[in-house]
Amino acid sequence: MPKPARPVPTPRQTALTLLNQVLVDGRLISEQAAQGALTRLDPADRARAQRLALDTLRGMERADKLLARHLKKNPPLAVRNILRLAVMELATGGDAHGVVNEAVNLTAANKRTQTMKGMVNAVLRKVAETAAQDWAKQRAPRLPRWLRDPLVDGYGPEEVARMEQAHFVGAPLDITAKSDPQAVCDALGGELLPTGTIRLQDAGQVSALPGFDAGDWWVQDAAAALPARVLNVQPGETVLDMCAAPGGKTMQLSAAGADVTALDISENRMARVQENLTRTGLSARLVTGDALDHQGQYDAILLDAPCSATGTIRRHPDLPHAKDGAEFGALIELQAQMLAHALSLLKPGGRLVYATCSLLPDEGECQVEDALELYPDLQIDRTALDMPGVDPAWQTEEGGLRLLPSFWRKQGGMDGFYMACLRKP
Ligand SMILES: C[S@@+](CC[C@H](N)C(=O)[O-])C[C@H]1O[C@@H](n2cnc3c(N)ncnc32)[C@H](O)[C@@H]1O
Repeated sequence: MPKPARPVPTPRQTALTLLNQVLVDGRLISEQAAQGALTRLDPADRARAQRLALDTLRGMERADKLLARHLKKNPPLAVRNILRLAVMELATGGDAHGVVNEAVNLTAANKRTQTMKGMVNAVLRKVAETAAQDWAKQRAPRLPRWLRDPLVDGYGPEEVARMEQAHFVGAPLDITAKSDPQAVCDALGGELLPTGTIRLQDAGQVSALPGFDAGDWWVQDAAAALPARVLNVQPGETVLDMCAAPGGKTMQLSAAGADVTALDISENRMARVQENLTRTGLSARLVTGDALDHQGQYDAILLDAPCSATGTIRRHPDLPHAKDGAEFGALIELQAQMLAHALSLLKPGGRLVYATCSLLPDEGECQVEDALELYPDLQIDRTALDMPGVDPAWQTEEGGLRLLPSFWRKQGGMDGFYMACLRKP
């Protein structure tokens, strides 16, 4: 007899698996998704599972505070995660009966946790009575100490609290148009931001939006769209996009008419660059390999270096829970090596934009300060940062641009980013 097919997991079961892997194994949700964690679900359930896991991680500190009032002792992590997911749902408008039932079923489904289903039921019923009010009274969840401490050193406690508020609120959907931002904005019914990005507050399924199939635009955070604008490439210029995948900035450079070489070390991620170029009808020469081995001479280089990605926590609230900062030292070293190599690939008179989606000055301001000290002929180009919508107050002492998630609060924030334009004499 053939084995009966395994039932497809529900979005809540899947969300729980995602949560457990983030909190036990330190695996990011994007990594889990890339390795097939969501493939058995249909697109709507996939989106719901991810949303449930991300919202639980965003509000975990609040959920733990609400639970602490009713728990005599801390249950094992697997049960705590069932409770956290349910508390988040109860506090944010979930149907109490359905949420509690499903949490009890999830607890009962596992031999190791089934004896705790009575406790889960009792605790959640108590939490449900005042969940929404209790939730709303809590502060925005704090970043873990390993990340909070260096940010407080760099920006002060008030700015960090504003960043934490922005992380808790999450992010809208930002879009870059291939050619005519106003036309794309009108077609999508969004808001055209002063830097040219189109912002949608409640987007739904991205691939179903007008102009997606036609390749008129791509998803790209407003801050992430700025490094390519700072580089300001001209038609026909030879440009190296040195860490290109998944290709948001490659598409900007190609749409501006440059002769683009897009390089990335990851074959899988490079496939995404190709997919994106095909959909948008744009072109670039694709090279899969280590940036440190690449040779050539270019008019302009964009180095969007691998980094801690701490500027993207609004969209990836799993990051502070999955990471502990241990690998950041190696990343900082790699960034310095890449910057040195990139400078050697620049023609005389050429320019380079160094960028990272990091909040940590060590990955931004300090890298550029070090480069300016190491190569005294190198010039920093502050005028490259004069762009519509970019506040001159965001410029840094050494001549770069520092963007934080707490900026543009009323419009819905932006990712944390750093960028600077360097010129070779
Ligand atoms: C911040 S992401 C780039 C995002 C991309 N610029 C965009 O806008 O879509 C950093 C990229 O660096 C790549 N990378 C990491 N180490 C590398 C290396 N030694 N050589 C080339 N690429 C590398 C990663 O695979 C990753 O795709």
